[in-house]
Amino acid sequence: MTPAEYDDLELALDGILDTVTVVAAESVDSLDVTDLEGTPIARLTVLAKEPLADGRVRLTGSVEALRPREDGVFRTLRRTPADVGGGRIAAVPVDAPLSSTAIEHLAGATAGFDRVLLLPLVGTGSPQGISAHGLVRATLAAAALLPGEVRVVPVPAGRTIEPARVAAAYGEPVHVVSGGPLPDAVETIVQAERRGGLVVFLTGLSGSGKSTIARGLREALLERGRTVTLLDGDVVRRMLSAGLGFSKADREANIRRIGYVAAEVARHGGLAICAPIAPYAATRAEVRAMVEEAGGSFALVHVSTPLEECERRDRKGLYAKARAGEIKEFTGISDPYEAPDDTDLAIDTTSVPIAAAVERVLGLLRDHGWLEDGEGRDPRLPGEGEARDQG
Ligand SMILES: Nc1ncnc2c1ncn2[C@@H]1O[C@H](COP(=O)(O)OS(=O)(=O)O)[C@@H](OP(=O)(O)O)[C@H]1O
Ligand SMILES: Nc1ncnc2c1ncn2[C@@H]1O[C@H](COP(=O)(O)OP(=O)(O)O)[C@@H](O)[C@H]1O
Repeated sequence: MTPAEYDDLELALDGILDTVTVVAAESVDSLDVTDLEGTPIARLTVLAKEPLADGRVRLTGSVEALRPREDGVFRTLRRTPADVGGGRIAAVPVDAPLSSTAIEHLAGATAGFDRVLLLPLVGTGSPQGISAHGLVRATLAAAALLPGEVRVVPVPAGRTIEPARVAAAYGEPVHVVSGGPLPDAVETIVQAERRGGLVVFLTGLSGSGKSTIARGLREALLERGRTVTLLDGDVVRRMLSAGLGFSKADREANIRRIGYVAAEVARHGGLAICAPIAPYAATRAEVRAMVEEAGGSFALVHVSTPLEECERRDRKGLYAKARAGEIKEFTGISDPYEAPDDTDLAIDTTSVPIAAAVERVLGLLRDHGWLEDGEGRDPRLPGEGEARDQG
């Protein structure tokens, strides 16, 4: 099941949706849905079937829970519509932190109701620009500023269902006005979220200068008292990706592993620098998605030094071997390199000295709010040196 199908399943189990639709390999009358670990969580009783062109079948049916669900964002706050009690309920779908204006408007619009439910929408693809947990925490902070009985009930609704439909299952829908500054308590939570991690991903041919720039960058950051995780080609291939070769599948596996680790670093607000060739655009896009899913920013740097220059350098003598046919599937010679068209920065080290290349990437870090404007090298250190020292 896709994450969005899981959302729908959760919504159906909570009674917000009547049916769930899944795509199955074959036509069946009943289907046990498992979680990611393979434990059955719900049974789908099929009510309608629709064969697809690729031989699979679209099954629509009702669901019943096979066991209590334990995971999910702020599970302890979750309530089904049947659990929220009687009376006149104002149900407010929330997909972004509530502003002072929105809170003021809600205070007026919900006067006269017995209870207000703020429903942070935390399904796949929602919210945007803040984590699901961040949205719930921001909504709890906003709830404290509203008069009357206010409850926060997260709902696993993503982009596939209308917010008003979710709200209607819980009570009388009340919409949120957008815009305006955030109250201090909400702003504090949003700001803490913005200090998300950053992944700087250098891609380019062998010998283009990725490792050299990555090492210079690490040094510059350490000198500024920052911490950094460097996922450089050699170390990665020895530690994370031992046993992998250079086929398309192996290169993809290598990049996914790097992306996974980098995303975990970003999840904790850290900085990861990656420096693999990463020849395939689709795999680079997967890494970007993994990092963003973990709440981090992703900066793609193309070290665009042309093949002729890389080959002229031939530091490890690999190009000569590749030309002689001694190394098969060598990037740029006998294997593809898909130049990126989604870069934040391109550096051709034929014409850009190492220190200047590092300085350009530091500029990118400033753009991402990772370094303060003018944040220079530790002034207590002796020997003002190269261009990169100047902020
Ligand atoms: N067939 C083939 N193609 C390209 N490169 C090869 C190959 N065989 C070995 N090497 C050496 O491995 C380094 C590239 O590894 P990466 O992990 O960065 O490659 S990839 O991103 O998985 O494509 C690369 O190192 P760098 O020069 O640091 O890029 C090469 O030295
Ligand atoms: N401006 C530059 N930036 C980076 N590397 C450069 C530059 N000028 C020359 N080089 C040399 O090019 C080679 C690049 O190798 P490396 O950094 O290992 O590349 P990659 O990691 O992309 O394979 C090194 O020998 C480095 O000294």
